[in-house]
Amino acid sequence: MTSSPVPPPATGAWRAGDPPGRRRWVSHDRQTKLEAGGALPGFRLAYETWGTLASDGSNAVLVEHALTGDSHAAGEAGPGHPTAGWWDALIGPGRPLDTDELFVVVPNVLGGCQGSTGPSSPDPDGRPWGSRFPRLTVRDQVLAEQVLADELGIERWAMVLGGSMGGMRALEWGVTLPGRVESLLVVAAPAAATAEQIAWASPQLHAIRADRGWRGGDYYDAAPGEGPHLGLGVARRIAHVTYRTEAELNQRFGRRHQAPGDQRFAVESYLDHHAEKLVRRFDANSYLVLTESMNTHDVGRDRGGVGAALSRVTARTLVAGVDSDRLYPLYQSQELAAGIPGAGEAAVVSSPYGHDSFLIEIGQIATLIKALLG
Ligand SMILES: CC(=O)SCCNC(=O)CCNC(=O)[C@H](O)C(C)(C)COP(=O)(O)OP(=O)(O)OC[C@H]1O[C@@H](n2cnc3c(N)ncnc32)[C@H](O)[C@@H]1OP(=O)(O)O
Ligand SMILES: N[C@@H](CCO)C(=O)O
Repeated sequence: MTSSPVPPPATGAWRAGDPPGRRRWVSHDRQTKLEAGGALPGFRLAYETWGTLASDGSNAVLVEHALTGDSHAAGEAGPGHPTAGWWDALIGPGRPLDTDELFVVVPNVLGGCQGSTGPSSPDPDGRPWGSRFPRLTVRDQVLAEQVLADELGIERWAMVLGGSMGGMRALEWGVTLPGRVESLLVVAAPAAATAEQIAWASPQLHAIRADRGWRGGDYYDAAPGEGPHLGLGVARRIAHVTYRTEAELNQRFGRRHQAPGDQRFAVESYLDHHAEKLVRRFDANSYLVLTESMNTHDVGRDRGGVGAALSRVTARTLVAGVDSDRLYPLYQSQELAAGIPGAGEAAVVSSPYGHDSFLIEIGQIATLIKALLG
């Protein structure tokens, strides 16, 4: 990571009267065994909140971010946040997640690089974890978020929701801790990663590890500009194509060159831009850890299969997929909906933009949230 645009979080737990969007963290100081066999000696989760927690804890909503998201889901651009929150139009007074009534909590995922414990965090000796950071699964990440819920005094979330990797965590909440989830919205996420999704991830993982700047994962003392930026940029370019659609790319960019004198195709320039932006704000090791946690995502593991796992969900559930999503195709959301008791048919987000529609088609996501809130 060349720089973190987000300032260090404030110490300690949320308190009534906190301003909205103040970044805080909760720490867990006990040895934490991980599903893949490793352990963390403890961890911390950064989070932001909007609204006020009801005295009985009944109005809390957990919003789960995607691969390169963070806890800043709402709020305008400002110091430490060059862009507005990634779901800003959905969270706030009078918005679908109405913070005059709801208490919205958004943690940074375990393994991430925006305040929560991840490979760039110090180990107990104060050195960055780097190559020694253990493998995480989506279940580990959800169990870490359970610590946050306990800390905040939230016994049962009124809603847990998310898209993409955030949808995987939302789903795992519904399966792992069904008694703690009243309603569930899973957008553009599968019950288990498929061979196709693992295949798309594979060259991304290789690109980072093949970068000499990656140095086996221990690059945090590298001189500025000498980290694994090339590899992370290539990974983002590959990923970004899967987040959009053939039709959109053709329509927007066609065969145009970027500019007179610039031999790049416009679409190459577009991917370069997204690569450069990610490299400035994201840690390559976190990208590896989180991508591998998505690869191992399978709600059915050690639970008798996907069907048996999904039958554990007791939340009022809505599943949605995007009709043009080539990464997590709609049929996977339909299968998911069919397996969850009472979920009915999957809702369809109709969009030319593909997987990223959970971030773009805000009007349609708003409709889903309102439908689930009743
Ligand atoms: C929950 C989470 O996932 S949080 C993380 C979400 N954020 C990200 O993933 C960051 C990356 N951004 C994105 O993936 C997308 O921008 C989205 C999904 C957030 C929004 O999608 P869109 O509004 O369709 O934006 P789009 O993909 O067209 O990108 C626009 C950017 O590309 C740039 N761009 C467009 N064409 C070109 C081109 N030919 N050459 C260079 N840059 C270009 C625009 O200038 C704009 O730059 P800016 O974002 O720095 O202002
Ligand atoms: N563009 C989103 C989509 C990933 O699912 C992200 O980077 O997090």
